[in-house]
Amino acid sequence: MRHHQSIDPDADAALLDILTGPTPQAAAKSFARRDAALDPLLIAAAAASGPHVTRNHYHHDFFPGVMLPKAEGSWDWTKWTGDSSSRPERKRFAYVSRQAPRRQRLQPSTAEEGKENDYPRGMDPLKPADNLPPVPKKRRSSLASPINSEGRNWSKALSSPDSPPKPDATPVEVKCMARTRIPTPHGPVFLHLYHSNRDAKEHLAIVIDPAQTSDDALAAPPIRSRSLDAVWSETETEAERIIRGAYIGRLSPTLQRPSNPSCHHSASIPVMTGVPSPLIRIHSECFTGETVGSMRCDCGEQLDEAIRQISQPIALPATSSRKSTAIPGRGAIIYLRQEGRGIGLLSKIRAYNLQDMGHDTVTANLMLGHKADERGYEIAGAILRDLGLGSDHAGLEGVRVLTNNPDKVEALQRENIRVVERVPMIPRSWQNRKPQADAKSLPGDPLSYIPRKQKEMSRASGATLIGGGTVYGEDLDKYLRTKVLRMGHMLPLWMESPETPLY
Ligand SMILES: Nc1nc2c(ncn2[C@@H]2O[C@H](COP(=O)(O)OP(=O)(O)OP(=O)(O)O)[C@@H](O)[C@H]2O)c(=O)[nH]1
Repeated sequence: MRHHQSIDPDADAALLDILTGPTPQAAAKSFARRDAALDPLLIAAAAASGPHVTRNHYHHDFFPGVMLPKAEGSWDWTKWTGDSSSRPERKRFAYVSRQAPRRQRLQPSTAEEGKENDYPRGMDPLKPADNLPPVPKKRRSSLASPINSEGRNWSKALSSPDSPPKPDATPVEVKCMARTRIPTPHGPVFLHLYHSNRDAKEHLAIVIDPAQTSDDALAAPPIRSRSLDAVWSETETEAERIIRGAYIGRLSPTLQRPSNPSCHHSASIPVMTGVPSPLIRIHSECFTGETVGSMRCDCGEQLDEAIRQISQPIALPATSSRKSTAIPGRGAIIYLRQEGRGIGLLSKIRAYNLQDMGHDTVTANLMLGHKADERGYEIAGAILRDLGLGSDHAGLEGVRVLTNNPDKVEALQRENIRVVERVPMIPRSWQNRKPQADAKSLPGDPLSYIPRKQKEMSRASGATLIGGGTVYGEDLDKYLRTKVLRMGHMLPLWMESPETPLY
């Protein structure tokens, strides 16, 4: 702005308010007299700005003024001839945010949503700049008092009340978007990537069924995804199907056989006598345990152990029509993206700090306003059904589940997945210890599942966690004990020191 001697800055400001303020008529009445000319360029610029544009922003342009095509709201001022009668009604430019209101962004709408690394369906994953956790849920468990020895109420300090998550009535649907072969130290697996209508995460199924890649007769129907083998559109080409993983056998530069919706999971492949139900595991994501190699938990080891156990050849006893034989291992790991027992990585990291301050994993969750466990298994149920596992389909009799966690077995049964057996997972670091004198014998947990021989327990370490050996650490031991003592995991407790090896 050019200033002349006689200019009254307050009068200039008043004029600009009239030009750019929300109620020009009302303001005009109180317009003070001014004695100097305003810069015409300034007047033009101010007049071209919207009513919500203040004098501090007069030369800016705001969405949708110039950022959108004219059809969507901008008006081409370059075409204005100066004849105000031909001028169209002025578009009211407003500050328009592409984000949903903050209140809505922070509102968890289902049990699956509302974690800080998740976002509601149909909404951009825009996060508040401070990356605050979602409003914590009300504590519903009476497992622990969140008041520490200094009488400090952490629950109050770290959380605020909120209404409980609403259950989502929509049936869960999943679709396998792609599948590929991954060679592992335990043998080949097929990695399946799933999308669901429940959340925006990429859940996975690690299918172990190497018989599919050989030309030998199958002892049982292959474990294949119905949604992957389905035809997705009339125009889908064979190449597109093969690239997304809808093929049979193993791909090679010279061999590519596309699958079709019916060819590979029909009742036409009978189950050979004596083939046990597929062995499965429902595993929840643990970035720290699986990627960083954290020894605060047993998650990395469990993932490795599950792949190893499912990959073991299955011995079939002799029958009147055949000699004893062995078939390749078969089963699947459903890998759910529910980090930190569903509270998300950010909260888990905070929980670890509370754990370093002396609290156990359950109390730390409660102190942060979370439940001890916030996971759901509806998506796992839907993925198992998509893979034809756990139903009486094709003569298969349910699944055997690798877990110590009773909640998982119950959740699968609620999903109408037929669980015929729970197979315990003994932590490797506990396998060569003596059971504690007061360890309760757990009905239905024959220890015959524990590898009997020392050499089976200490394999050579692999380059990564998968294929790695046994690790032991104080934090890990504490975590394992808490799982048994506070979360009801079905494991016998073991002595502190590895005195007499069991095996
Ligand atoms: N909040 C929290 N989560 C943890 C902690 N340690 C591990 N986890 C999470 O616990 C979950 C472990 O889940 P799973 O591997 O499915 O196993 P599980 O529920 O322990 O039951 P099992 O089937 O018997 O192994 C993962 O999501 C880990 O990220 C912890 O200290 N705090």
